Amino acid sequence: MHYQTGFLNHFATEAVEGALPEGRNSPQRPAFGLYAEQFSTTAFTAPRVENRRSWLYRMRPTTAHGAFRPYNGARHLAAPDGSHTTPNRLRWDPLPMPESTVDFVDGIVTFGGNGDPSTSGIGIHLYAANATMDTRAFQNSDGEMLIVPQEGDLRIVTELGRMEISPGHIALIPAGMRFRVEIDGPVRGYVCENFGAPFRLPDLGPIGANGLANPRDFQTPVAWFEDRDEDFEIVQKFNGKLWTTTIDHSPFDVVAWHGNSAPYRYDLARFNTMNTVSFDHPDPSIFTVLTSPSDTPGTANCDFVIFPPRWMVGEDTFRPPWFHRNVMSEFMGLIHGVYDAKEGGGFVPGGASLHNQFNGHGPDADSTRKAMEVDLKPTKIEDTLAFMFESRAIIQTTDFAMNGGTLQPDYDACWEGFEKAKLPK
Ligand SMILES: O=C(O)Cc1cc(O)ccc1O
Ligand SMILES: [Fe+2]
Repeated sequence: MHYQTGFLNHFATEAVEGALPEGRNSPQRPAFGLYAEQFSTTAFTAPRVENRRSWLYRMRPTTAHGAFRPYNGARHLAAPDGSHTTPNRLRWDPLPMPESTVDFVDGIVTFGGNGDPSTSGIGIHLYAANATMDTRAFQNSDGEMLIVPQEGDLRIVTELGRMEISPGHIALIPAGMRFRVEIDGPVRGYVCENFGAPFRLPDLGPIGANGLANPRDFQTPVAWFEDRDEDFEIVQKFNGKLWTTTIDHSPFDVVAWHGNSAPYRYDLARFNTMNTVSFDHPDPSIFTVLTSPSDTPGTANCDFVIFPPRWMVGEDTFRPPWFHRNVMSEFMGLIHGVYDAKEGGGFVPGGASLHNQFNGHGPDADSTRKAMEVDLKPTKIEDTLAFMFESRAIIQTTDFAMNGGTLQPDYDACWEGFEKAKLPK
């Protein structure tokens, strides 16, 4: 598979020579009888630096379809209704792999979210699937989808081209874009669905012009299409619910495109991690890969943050994450290895945790004891990759999250047994 590089570049690509118009977007007769379609993921009048749109040249207009009807698959994809929201710290075991045949769409399980699809907020989902998609495509009209695989490779076919991702990579599918997920075996992972401002790279402030996720490491597919005249199901998520319709050809019939609203992938191993070289554990915002800002400066609708392998060198420092109460709500997942705040076990690859607004969390008793006793030589935290979806709004949980069978009953117990401080008499 081939890629174009750079974050939010204005790309131009054609799968057939001569398919991409030169010098204009909508010529009277595009080459070969293709149809021009503008795909807008920001308002026309969004400021230039925010503006995202692409021009697609396709074999048939997207408009050629009948009415969408309610879709009854994906039984655990849900919009949280607030009835299960809790201040309690929550932790989940991984989703079991499905026993029946389940593809990526039907394998999506919503754990939580906030806001609403027509303004801002996020949806938090896990997926577990074992079947590939062929004559089926998914369109999420509610938000862009940040896919974080934990187990198994995904080949993601989108209207703008194909990309492959393995655990340790992420992929981003713009809101409204059709895609299918091809797999060769069981897969599992996480999805952050973003209803707010599209994810972008964070400002670097005093860090300077380089560092964290560098723009050139983001990869966008080149144009790719298939010419298939057979029935394809389009499943659409719209206002929290799923809808379905059938068209008589493949939706992946875009022969050429140009623009800056496009899918991309990123290898998290490329993240240029910053940390202290003196003392103290810096705020985890230094590990932000992508951010969806809200209208309050510095207060994100969603930050996507990772905890990658890194050197720990802080002197006279409690090195793991400190104890914390946070106005922002924190949902975490683990791709592989051990997370340095949870050395006592229980936070396992494929599992998840939630620390909602202002509820105390931090290192478990085991990690705390070790971190206070350890000889502070430089050490490398290796073979680990955890991440966080951090949001300004309380994360509401779903019925599945609370009653679906993976919630651990005893998470609070990991913070038992701290010795009381002894004050001088
Ligand atoms: O483990 C967590 O919950 C996330 C987290 C990480 C960190 O480095 C500092 C604080 C914090 O809450
Ligand atoms: Fe925190």
